[in-house]
Amino acid sequence: MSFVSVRDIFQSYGPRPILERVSLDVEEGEFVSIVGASGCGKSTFLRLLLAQERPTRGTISIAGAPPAQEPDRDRGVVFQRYSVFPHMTVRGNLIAAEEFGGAGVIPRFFGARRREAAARADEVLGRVGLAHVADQYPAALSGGMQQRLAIAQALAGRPRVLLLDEPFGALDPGTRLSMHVFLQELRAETGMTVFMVSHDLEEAFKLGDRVLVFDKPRWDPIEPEAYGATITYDFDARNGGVPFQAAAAAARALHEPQREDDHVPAS
Ligand SMILES: Nc1ncnc2c1ncn2[C@@H]1O[C@H](COP(=O)(O)OP(=O)(O)OP(=O)(O)O)[C@@H](O)[C@H]1O
Repeated sequence: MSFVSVRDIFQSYGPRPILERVSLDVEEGEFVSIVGASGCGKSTFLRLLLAQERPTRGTISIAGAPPAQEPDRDRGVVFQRYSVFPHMTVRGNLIAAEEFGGAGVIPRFFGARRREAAARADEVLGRVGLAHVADQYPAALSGGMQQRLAIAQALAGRPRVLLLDEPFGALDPGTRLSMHVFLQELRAETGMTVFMVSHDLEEAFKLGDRVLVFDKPRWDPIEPEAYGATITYDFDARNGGVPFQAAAAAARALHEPQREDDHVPAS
């Protein structure tokens, strides 16, 4: 079984279908970008992976088990505007994230445990290039630095899966580019499996191994909300953007026996 397995998911809010027949297999270490029209259910899909919601129908498994419902260290999450705790220092934010698996409230570690947590926080801050501001408060950081802190918080529990919902949407183009480099390095270093929702196609193809497009395969102009969205394309972004299905079909064709009349004799 694949590392992340999504089987025939349906999700409705009341009578309104949002997602329908979503199935997906993702190997450990893959970077999956998710794009699609506003409101088509991309964030809903991430919430299902996070087990913040249960699907109306269908099953999800991560590493062979359903995603845990309580906050859990296997999955880290970063939203477009992450609320870091303004009253805590950068280091304090990371310690809180470790104590509460990312859902932090008030630090609980004391004595030796706190010192150990502080040492781990400093290691993560070093990795994301924020060691020099460990004692400062978030208000003193730039947008890119705050977003790096948010990613560092998600990483504090050493998650196997990182879920990013438009993580760079609020950043200026220059900061965005440096965050791309940062995320690529981090990924190479940790081998994490990443799901990233983005509205920027270029970013989706640049960072992703695969680019999933969520869209409505059925559309009723009289009743636009009658049907939900599903994965309509699964592009292999590793291969210069050749659609995943086309690449799979080409691979199959290569293994099929050649017919006699396919052979063109050299003149
Ligand atoms: N808890 C909820 N109850 C009812 N409707 C909801 C709930 N959460 C989301 N929705 C609706 O489900 C639809 C899909 O929302 P979702 O946030 O998943 O879309 P999205 O593709 O991430 O959109 P965007 O790109 O604009 O962020 C939206 O129409 C939204 O209003």
